[in-house]
Amino acid sequence: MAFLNKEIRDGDNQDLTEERRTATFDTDKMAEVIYGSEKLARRRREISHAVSRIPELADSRPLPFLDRFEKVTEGTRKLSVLDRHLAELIDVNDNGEALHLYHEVMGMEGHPLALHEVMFVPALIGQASDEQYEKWLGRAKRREIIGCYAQTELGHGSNLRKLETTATYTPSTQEFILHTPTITALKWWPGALGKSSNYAVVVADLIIKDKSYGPHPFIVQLRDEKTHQPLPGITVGDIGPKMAFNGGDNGYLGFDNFRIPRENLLNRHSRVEADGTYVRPPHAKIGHSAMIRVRSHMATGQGWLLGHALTIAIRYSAVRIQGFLEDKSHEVKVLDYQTQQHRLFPAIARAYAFIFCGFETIRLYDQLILDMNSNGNTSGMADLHALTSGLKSVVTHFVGQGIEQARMACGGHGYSMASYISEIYGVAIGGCTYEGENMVMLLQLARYLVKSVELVKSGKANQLGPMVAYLAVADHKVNLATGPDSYVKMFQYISKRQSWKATEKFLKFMENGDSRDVAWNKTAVELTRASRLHTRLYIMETFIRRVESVTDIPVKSALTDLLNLHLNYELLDVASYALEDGFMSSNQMDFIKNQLYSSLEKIRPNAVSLVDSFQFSDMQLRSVLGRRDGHVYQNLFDWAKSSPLNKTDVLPSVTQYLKPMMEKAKL
Ligand SMILES: CCCCCCCCCCCCCCCCCCCC(=O)SCCNC(=O)CCNC(=O)[C@H](O)C(C)(C)COP(=O)(O)OP(=O)(O)OC[C@H]1O[C@@H](n2cnc3c(N)ncnc32)[C@H](O)[C@@H]1OP(=O)(O)O
Ligand SMILES: Cc1cc2nc3c(=O)[nH]c(=O)nc-3n(C[C@H](O)[C@H](O)[C@H](O)COP(=O)(O)OP(=O)(O)OC[C@H]3O[C@@H](n4cnc5c(N)ncnc54)[C@H](O)[C@@H]3O)c2cc1C
Repeated sequence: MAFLNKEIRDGDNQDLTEERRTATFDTDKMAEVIYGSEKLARRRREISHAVSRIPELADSRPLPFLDRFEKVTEGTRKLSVLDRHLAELIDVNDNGEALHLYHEVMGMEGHPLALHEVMFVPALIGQASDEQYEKWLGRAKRREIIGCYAQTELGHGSNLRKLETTATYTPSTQEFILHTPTITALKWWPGALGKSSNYAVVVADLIIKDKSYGPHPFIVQLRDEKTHQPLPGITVGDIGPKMAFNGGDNGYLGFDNFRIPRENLLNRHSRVEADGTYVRPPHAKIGHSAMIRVRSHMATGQGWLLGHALTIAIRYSAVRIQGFLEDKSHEVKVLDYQTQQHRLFPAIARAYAFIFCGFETIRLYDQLILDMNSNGNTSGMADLHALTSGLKSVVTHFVGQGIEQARMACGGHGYSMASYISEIYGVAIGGCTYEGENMVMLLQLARYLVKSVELVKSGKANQLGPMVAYLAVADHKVNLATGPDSYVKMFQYISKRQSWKATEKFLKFMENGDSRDVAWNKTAVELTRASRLHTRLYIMETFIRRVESVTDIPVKSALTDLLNLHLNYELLDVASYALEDGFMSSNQMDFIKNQLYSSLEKIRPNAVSLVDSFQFSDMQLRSVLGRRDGHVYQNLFDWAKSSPLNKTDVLPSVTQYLKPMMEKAKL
């Protein structure tokens, strides 16, 4: 008999198989929606299968047992094996295939090429002139050189205008002199900088004839191409262990009057002529395009991280039997508890929603780069900056929360590194900080919202972009029973009210004599609330649009259940805003709650299949609890036995310290 869930195999844990038999949709078809195409979904499966047949690509030991030095070595080893097999495993020009292959083999703990692919090459693509492309891009793509993106400093990360590294132009030699004037000017944090990269895109304050022109990107050689030794004038090293990414070498970097040629300013958009004349870019923030790129990709990446944790937690919850419901002779799967479902199912909905939003922002980013490179058109930048600033903040925050709930949903075993959930958590919450600290980025979106409200107030609502058009729409009461549109209207009302209230408060402070900056700071919490609501509205609308466009009926139906759960959960979560002015009644709240509980029941039979549809292989999950076959207990025992502490029955530390202490107590 053919089952709709394609993960069923002989010999699997029976409880998990039972779950898979109840699937109402084809998990391969759901994977097509998750990955955007039939081809990519299929190629992912084929690539995972091909990788599983190359033993050298497997982790040599479970990663949690490795120390930092071993992790870095192991990552680099696998990278070199992967390099040999690349062309046979994937179409190297297909980003989706490459991304999957790297996630599968390299995992998420970092490796020497992570920033090369994620920021260095994209920075060249976005910022290098045609001549610079010719000189650097081919070499970078062939990986003759390995690069990173060195912007953040010990003293400044958020406020780029105050970066202290200087790049002073000297017309007589046509060179820039890179210099680190203080300890706080040291570059600090860039991934793969410490030990792996021999080149970097360095962001430094451009100075010409004693005048500062602000942060600009330069391509800089850091190490000798043969010996890999740092070049004279360069101080570079690793910044030490972190919450996660410990297979990666985030680094520090200092310059001692280090000279680079004039051609090394990435000059597609702005340049310095031989005599020191500065030619401005078409948009002041165009040098930030590598950051906008990562932010545009973060929602899908984070959605998949949440998907990892949920695959582990949901599968485990179907295998973990504990406690009773009606029948006191049989314990039940913990997945049957309403609290467990409420903990996990809304997060499944969010994971799907975030992935769909990410597809949209990636498309918008690609369009922006096309426009900028073909005709210098930067008109989409402000909108995309506002959108991705809000999205990265809201998504990373909820993903962190969702992963932590997944860990707790696994009880004690969730706390073991065998679950791997704490590693996923560490990686995911890095996203709350990198690419713009979340509060700082919410405030960037708030600038856009405030400006939009000001446009409406001054009678220029017709100038609003489509994403904020609702800020000008008249309020109306909504009957919640009429489907997704009514939820959107309700959310629009709440979001609009908050944006207006925050703007009015901000303007009032200024009317009363506060400067713009002080008034802004006094309103900042309210402003971030407006940004979050606006972003959650965007996520909701994108989710609705995506589900509407699905053609496979069983898949659409399962997604509609998830969407309904999401709509009710979201509205309940922000209900206090709607209760504040009586917009929503307590009867309506009860209605929404009941809808939510009935969504949990509807989703229950598909829960395992919804996470199976992410089609993460066991290699990719690296989790004993999340194993596809559900054989958790024997494998947990084997995993524990493989702990280095269990190599001997009596540890030297016991002989050396503990025994003498115990012996002494006996005397
Ligand atoms: C083939 C093989 C494939 C292999 C794949 C391998 C996969 C491996 C996977 C490994 C995964 C690893 C993932 C880890 C990745 C980690 C990467 C992390 C990298 C970094 O963190 S890089 C550093 C990031 N740093 C930041 O984000 C800094 C944050 N700060 C800023 O962005 C700015 O300073 C800030 C806060 C925006 C303020 O800028 P400022 O210049 O001060 O501007 P103002 O506030 O004054 O605003 C002025 C005006 O400008 C507008 N603005 C600002 N920024 C932008 C922008 N980017 N675009 C458009 N407009 C912008 C702003 O809105 C204001 O507009 P107004 O109209 O309001 O005046
Ligand atoms: C895993 C990881 C990888 C990274 N990789 C790279 C990389 O490859 N290259 C690179 O260049 N950098 C990298 N970074 C650095 C990262 O981009 C910065 O740490 C980040 O931009 C935050 O800046 P900050 O550290 O200066 O935080 P701070 O700005 O010092 O934040 C501290 C606190 O101050 C608050 N705050 C700051 N400014 C304001 C404001 N204007 N209004 C209100 N509150 C404010 C923040 O909200 C936060 O609560 C990485 C960081 C991490 C964690």
